[in-house]
Amino acid sequence: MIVFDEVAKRYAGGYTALAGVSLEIRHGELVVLSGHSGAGKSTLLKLIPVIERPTSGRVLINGQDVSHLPRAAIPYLRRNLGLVLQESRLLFDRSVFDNVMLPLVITGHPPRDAARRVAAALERVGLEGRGKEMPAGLSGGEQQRVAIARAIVNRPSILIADEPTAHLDPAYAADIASLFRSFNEAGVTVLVTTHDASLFAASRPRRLVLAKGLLTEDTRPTGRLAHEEAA
Ligand SMILES: Nc1ncnc2c1ncn2[C@@H]1O[C@H](COP(=O)(O)OP(=O)(O)OP(=O)(O)O)[C@@H](O)[C@H]1O
Repeated sequence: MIVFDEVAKRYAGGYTALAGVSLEIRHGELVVLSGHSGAGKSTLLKLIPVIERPTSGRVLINGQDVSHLPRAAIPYLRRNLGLVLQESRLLFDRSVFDNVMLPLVITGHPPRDAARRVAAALERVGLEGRGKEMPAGLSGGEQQRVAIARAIVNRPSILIADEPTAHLDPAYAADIASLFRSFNEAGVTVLVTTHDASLFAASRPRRLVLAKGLLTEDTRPTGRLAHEEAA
């Protein structure tokens, strides 16, 4: 479970990206977060792996308050998170295989089992047998699949993706959206931002909308508002 408790985030320079967000995401939910450019979507995502920290309020992940998590504990938290963020670009001087292997190298995974996991992750995203290729030779959609394979290779229980369908042709974007749906159906909690929520509509996600740092909409697949269901 991910909990945002009255979370505000003000960046140096005084810009308020999040103005007080309270939210609970249950295990196994598929959540699509939308909102205009600058609404605070990326900021909200970055608070979960502690890339950013809230100015006030708390973020809890499976009961642990990560808002003040010591730096040394952050890698342990991230082992359980799959991240496809704007910053998490592929290494273009490394093969597809090596890109996906990276998180396992960082966590010191035994090499033999790591290789097996990389192969499984590539198969999971439809890139089986493509490990030896270099990212530059792949299409944008395929590169995004490599980034997703890298995010899931540690078998995280939570997958977080920032605009994973941006800059993709509609057909590729739809493929990526259905890939997230399949992870969710396998039990992974998925939180994804998009400018085009209709891409994920077939997955009947919970829909959140941010506007100027405030949550303005929270609709569960039933069509009911989250606070109505909780009541
Ligand atoms: N590191 C930073 N330092 C200062 N201001 C920042 C920083 N990161 C984001 N901001 C500002 O905070 C606001 C929210 O940014 P954020 O990236 O969270 O929005 P967003 O909804 O993800 O936008 P987009 O859809 O364009 O990616 C923006 O005005 C942005 O300029």
